[in-house]
Amino acid sequence: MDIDEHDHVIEVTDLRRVYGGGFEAVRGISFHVKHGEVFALLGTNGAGKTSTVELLEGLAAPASGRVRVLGHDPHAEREAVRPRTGVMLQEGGFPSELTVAETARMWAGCVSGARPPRDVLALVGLERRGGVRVKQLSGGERRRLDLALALLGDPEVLFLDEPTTGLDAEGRQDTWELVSALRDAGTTVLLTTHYLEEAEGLADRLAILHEGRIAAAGTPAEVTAAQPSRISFELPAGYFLGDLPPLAALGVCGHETTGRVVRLRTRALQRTATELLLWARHAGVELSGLDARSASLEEAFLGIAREAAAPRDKEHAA
Ligand SMILES: Nc1ncnc2c1ncn2[C@@H]1O[C@H](COP(=O)(O)OP(=O)(O)OP(=O)(O)O)[C@@H](O)[C@H]1O
Repeated sequence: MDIDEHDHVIEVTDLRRVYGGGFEAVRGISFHVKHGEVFALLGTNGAGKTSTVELLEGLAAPASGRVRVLGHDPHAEREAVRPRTGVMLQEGGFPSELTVAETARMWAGCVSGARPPRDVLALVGLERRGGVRVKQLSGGERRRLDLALALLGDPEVLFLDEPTTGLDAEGRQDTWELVSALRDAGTTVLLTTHYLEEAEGLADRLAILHEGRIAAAGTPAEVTAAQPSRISFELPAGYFLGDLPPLAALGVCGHETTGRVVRLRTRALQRTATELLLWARHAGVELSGLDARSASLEEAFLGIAREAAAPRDKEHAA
C-alpha cells in the first residue's frame, strides 16, 4: 500500500523492543510523523532512542506493536521501504583506507538511482575533502560523510541518529540549515539528538523518551508550555522576600533566594509579572535585573526527567 502526502509517513503504535536477556528498552510507545515534518526523539542516555530508530529503519523486528514507514512494515517489507529512506546511524562504519570520494562512489553503487556523489559531498561541505582518506577525517567530518551517504538516494524519509554529535558550532548550524532545506523540499525527517536547542529550533514536533516510555510529546512550544515560567530580580537593600505580597496570591508555585536575588516559578506568567510590578510601583521599589521568561526546552527536559524519576525514587525510599 502506498500513501499520499496527507497520510502519516511514520506510524508507531504501542511499540516494544526487548533485548536478549529480557531487558525491555522500548516499553509501548506510540507516535506519528507527518509528510514533510521534522520530528525529534529526545531523552537521556539509555532512554531508548536508538532502539526505537533501529525498529523504524527495519534493522530489527519489534517484540510487539506496529511500525509503518511509508505505509509498509520496514522489517518485513524491507525492499519496499529501504530504497525510499536514508539512514544515518549513530556510528558509521566506513573502510578507513578509502578516500571520501571512493567511499561515496562505492556507496552510490549500492543505491538505485543515486545522486552524483560529488553533489551530496558538496551539500555537506566535503567537496574539497574528496581525496582524503576516511581515517584522516575529523570526527565531525565523518558525521558529515555519514549524512552525505544518507542523502545519496534522494530519500523521502531520512533517519538521523545524533547527526550533529561531534560537530563544531558552525558545522551544527550548517547541518540544521541543510535539514531545514530538505524539509522545505518535502523530505520527512526523524532525528535523535542530545542538543535541546537543535530540537527547539528544528523540530516541528518532538517526543521525550524516559526509560523506554514517552514522558512528553508535542510541538516544542506545547512541551515547554507545560513547565513553569521563571521570573528573577534583585530586591533593593533593606527589602526581603517577606515584603512581597503572599507568593501564592501572586500565582507563584516555587521560589528560591540567594542573598537579595529572588527566583520565582509560576504557571501564570502574565498574572505574576503584573502583580509583582504593581507591588513594586506601589512600594517605590526598583527590581534590578528583572527577567521574566517561559521555560526553555532544556528546563522542560530537566523538569520532565526529574518528574519521571520521582515516583521511582519514592518507590526506592518506601
Ligand atoms: N544490544 C543490546 N542488548 C541489550 N541491551 C541493549 C542493547 N542495546 C541497547 N541496550 C540497552 O537498551 C537501553 C536503551 O538503549 P538506546 O541505545 O536505545 O538508548 P539511547 O536513548 O539511544 O541512548 P544514548 O543517548 O546513550 O544513545 C539502554 O539501557 C541500553 O543499555
